[in-house]
Amino acid sequence: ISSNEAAQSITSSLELSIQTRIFKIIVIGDSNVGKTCLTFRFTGGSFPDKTEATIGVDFREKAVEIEGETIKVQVWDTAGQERFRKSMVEHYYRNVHAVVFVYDVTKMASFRNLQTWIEECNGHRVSASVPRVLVGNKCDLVDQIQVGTRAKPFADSHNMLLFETSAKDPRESQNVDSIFMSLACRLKAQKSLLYRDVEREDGRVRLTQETETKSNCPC
Ligand SMILES: Nc1nc2c(ncn2[C@@H]2O[C@H](COP(=O)(O)OP(=O)(O)OP(=O)(O)O)[C@@H](O)[C@H]2O)c(=O)[nH]1
Ligand SMILES: [Mg+2]
Repeated sequence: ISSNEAAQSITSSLELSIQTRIFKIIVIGDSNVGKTCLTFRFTGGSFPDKTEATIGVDFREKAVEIEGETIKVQVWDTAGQERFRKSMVEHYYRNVHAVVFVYDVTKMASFRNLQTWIEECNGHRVSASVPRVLVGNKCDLVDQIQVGTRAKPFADSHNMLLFETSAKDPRESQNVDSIFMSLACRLKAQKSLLYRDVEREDGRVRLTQETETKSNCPC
């Protein structure tokens, strides 16, 4: 093939790799609230039989399609236990695109501790434009619920959407998906912002910013 053709093929593969955007979403909250189960439900489609406390971080990825664009949602399932997370905290927050805070609806302490998790997040210079959502997990344990109506005003006051759900109950799986899909939709809408990030990482890459007509996000 001619050098021109070679150059063209390099250009198109470069464009492809840029166009497959990766959204980094971190999942934060006390140990045992179900962060691993929620991320597994979204990326693997089922509830794990058995989990162990996460050490450091587990990455799980899922490719999703939004309005014809394939996006890789990279979920960082973080450790809730201090001793398993302390060396990793800087990595969690670096270049994060969205944050999911999780508490256990049957455990008041996990709800109260949200304040500390939010402060940790703010302390790592996570910009206000990074979307954050709140998830109350284990709603299947209906007779053990401790955190009830107070979750909504808390979420509102922090400008977060609230999802009350269960990683365990298969009837809730769509609701679990919608946590991550709603974030992916919001991030997709911040297109220019993410393309600028790509440009910064590699000075040679120049992307013309699409002036798309305002799209109808399905979420
Ligand atoms: N009933 C019920 N149990 C759940 C649910 N989600 C998680 N669990 C259970 O809660 C326990 C902890 O779940 P994990 O997902 O490992 O918790 P984690 O937040 O990842 O904990 P760390 O990794 O230590 O931070 C496990 O025994 C799960 O089976 C749920 O929706 N309902
Ligand atoms: Mg875990």
